[in-house]
Amino acid sequence: MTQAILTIEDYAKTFHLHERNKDIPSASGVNLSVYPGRLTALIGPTGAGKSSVLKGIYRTYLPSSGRILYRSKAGNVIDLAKAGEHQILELRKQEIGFVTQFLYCLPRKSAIDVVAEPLFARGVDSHEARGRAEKLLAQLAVPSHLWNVPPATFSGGEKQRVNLARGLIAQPRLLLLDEPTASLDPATTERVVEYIQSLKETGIAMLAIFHHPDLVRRLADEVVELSPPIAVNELSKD
Ligand SMILES: Nc1ncnc2c1ncn2[C@@H]1O[C@H](COP(=O)(O)OP(=O)(O)OP(=O)(O)O)[C@@H](O)[C@H]1O
Repeated sequence: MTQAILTIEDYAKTFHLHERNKDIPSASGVNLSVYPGRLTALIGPTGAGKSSVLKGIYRTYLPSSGRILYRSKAGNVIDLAKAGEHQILELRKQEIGFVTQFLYCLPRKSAIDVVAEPLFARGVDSHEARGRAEKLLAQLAVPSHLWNVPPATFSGGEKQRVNLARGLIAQPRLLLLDEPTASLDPATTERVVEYIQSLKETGIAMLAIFHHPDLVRRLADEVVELSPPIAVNELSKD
């Protein structure tokens, strides 16, 4: 098999609630690999720490321990758990994409510009960027009368498709997907499944959270199951 683009070794994240002097473990003992052109599915019960793993990789959360080894386009191995902020921001701009569960965007920005944003950030010409955004919105079945409207008033499924389009447009080397088909109807889910399959053919490495076993069966090349972490306070009760 080809070399992994991402290898996580013994990742853990614990939140410390200062006001209550309490530790909340959100993930622990996580080991996994993600390969170019393949999809690793992250599964497990609610609260097992699946989103916390993706957020640790994207560095929304600073990991508490473990290594997150990312092989960059330039061929360097970078420990994302330790990399500096500037390097992380550069990797987000150029190489690592994250489709979160919810769409966060400025209130007055049109759907096209929200989707084209990652291309603007990479310096792509605005006409070309908007053209690519339109193509992707059409592919994901977002009705064209919505393209120039800010997504704030869109339905949950429409917002999610805009979010997906934004995450996919720059074709990152590593794509993190947090339940990409939640709140989509069956026909749109099918389009997204086909799109993810086509992304594999372009060599993108994906780490995705899915709740539906059928999606795992259809899309995953590797499956990693997480169990809820046990709080140290709980252990010390025995
Ligand atoms: N910012 C935070 N502060 C405190 N606790 C957090 C924070 N983020 C996550 N947690 C806790 O970490 C645990 C794991 O949460 P996480 O969202 O990663 O689980 P998940 O497996 O993705 O769950 P789900 O399938 O329900 O989305 C939960 O108990 C959650 O309350």
